[in-house]
Amino acid sequence: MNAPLAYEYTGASSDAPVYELSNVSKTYARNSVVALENVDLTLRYGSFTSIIGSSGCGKSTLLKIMAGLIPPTRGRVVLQDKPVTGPRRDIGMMFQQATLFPWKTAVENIVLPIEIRDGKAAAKKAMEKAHDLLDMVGLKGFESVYPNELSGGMAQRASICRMLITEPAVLLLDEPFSALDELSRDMMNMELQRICREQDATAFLVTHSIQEAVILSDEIVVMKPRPGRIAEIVKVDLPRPRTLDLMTTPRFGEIVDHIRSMLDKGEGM
Ligand SMILES: Nc1ncnc2c1ncn2[C@@H]1O[C@H](COP(=O)(O)OP(=O)(O)OP(=O)(O)O)[C@@H](O)[C@H]1O
Repeated sequence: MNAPLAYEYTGASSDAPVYELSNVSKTYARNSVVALENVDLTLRYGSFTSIIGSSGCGKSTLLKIMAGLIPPTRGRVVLQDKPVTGPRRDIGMMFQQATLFPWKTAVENIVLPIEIRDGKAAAKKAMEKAHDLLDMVGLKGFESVYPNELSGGMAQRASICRMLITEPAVLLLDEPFSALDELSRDMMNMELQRICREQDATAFLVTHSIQEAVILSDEIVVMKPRPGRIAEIVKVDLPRPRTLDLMTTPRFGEIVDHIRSMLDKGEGM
């Protein structure tokens, strides 16, 4: 691409680091696959970071290590000044499929993390907040509805509420909208942006879509495979708040082309 990508950075984040990964490596003992090698990464407060790269380059492995679901073989993961050694309350996660329990209503699903953590009385207290969250994501009136009566997009909105009810410091998102059609996905991405801004959340998104990464992110981590390493961290200088019409601007196109060329020439494939 013509213009350099590392110009003055005007992202939404402050400078304070929230997540700090140093020298993180992961070898799966079962098959000796080196999934990650020497990953260094800092996420700053209020920033939105995406990770992109071909299938098998270690994106999900990195997310699971950050979430404390699996340990790294080497290296250090620190969140809010404390090493991550297992699942934590200050980490919120969201997956591809909305994993709502079918026998619970939308609002009951949302307070479930509180019920599991602090018991039924605390969950009852959290009902008001759950209603506010449903309102925020446009699901007012759907509180008592069961998941099978919600569309895919509505179910993912409810999943966002369930992730936010515990007020996590960071949101780890594993392709949360990939099962949705393109229109719903664009709308949900704009919704996600709004929620992140409102909550001052620090977000980390695994995606296969270059466009999605560029429209949402302050920084994009481009991975290369075998073993999974960081090829480049691309800073995105598009103004905020982002709107979908930014996707037609030359700058958006330049950044997309730059990332695609890295993936095409094998850096991320
Ligand atoms: N539990 C596991 N046991 C052994 N090997 C694994 C395990 N999980 C992942 N791997 C291997 O580690 C490498 C990285 O996998 P990972 O799922 O992290 O990649 P990914 O970039 O998320 O892929 P995708 O885009 O397809 O989800 C792959 O070679 C994969 O086969």
